Amino acid sequence: MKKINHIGIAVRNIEETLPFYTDTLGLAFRGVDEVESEGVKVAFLSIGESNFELLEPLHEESPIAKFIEKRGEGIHHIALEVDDIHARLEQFKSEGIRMINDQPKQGAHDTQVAFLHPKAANGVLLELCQPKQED
Ligand SMILES: CC[C@@H](C(=O)O)C(=O)SCCNC(=O)CCNC(=O)[C@H](O)C(C)(C)COP(=O)(O)OP(=O)(O)OC[C@H]1O[C@@H](n2cnc3c(N)ncnc32)[C@H](O)[C@@H]1OP(=O)(O)O
Ligand SMILES: [Co+2]
Repeated sequence: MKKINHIGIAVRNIEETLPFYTDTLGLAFRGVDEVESEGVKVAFLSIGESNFELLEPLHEESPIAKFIEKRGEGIHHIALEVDDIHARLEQFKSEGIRMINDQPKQGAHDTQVAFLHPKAANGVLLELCQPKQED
């Protein structure tokens, strides 16, 4: 595991939330992306070598919409950056770790991601995240 790539925070509305993170906390805004397959719009704000990922639901079937409905806004997941997501998934499978995804899928900003089930990590939703390799 290399570092915490980002902490995902579920919010109802990114536009209304951003000024707190940019103006009040003074974090650098890195842009917005939409990941249709996850039903989310995301905004990245960097903090040191890591980021906050604000997640706004695009529709009611989005996991973020369900999360906010059940728990309200707040910390949704922690993303751990890895060098080789396939190797990590193989390792977890062989150890019988409960996964949500057994294959990587498209994440924000050209990353490959996969989720462990919260029951596997003491009630914390963990994302594995492999950034695009630089040439
Ligand atoms: C933008 C792309 C990508 C990136 O590049 O960074 C992302 O971050 S995408 C983020 C959005 N996508 C996901 O979250 C995908 C993975 N999530 C899921 O598959 C589901 O949300 C879930 C975690 C399996 C929950 O599914 P759901 O159908 O809502 O089931 P329950 O509500 O019944 O939950 C089961 C169980 O798990 C607990 N739970 C749910 N969400 C979380 C959470 N975020 N953190 C911790 N625990 C969580 C929930 O409380 C239930 O527990 P019990 O009540 O004890 O059974
Ligand atoms: Co994420």
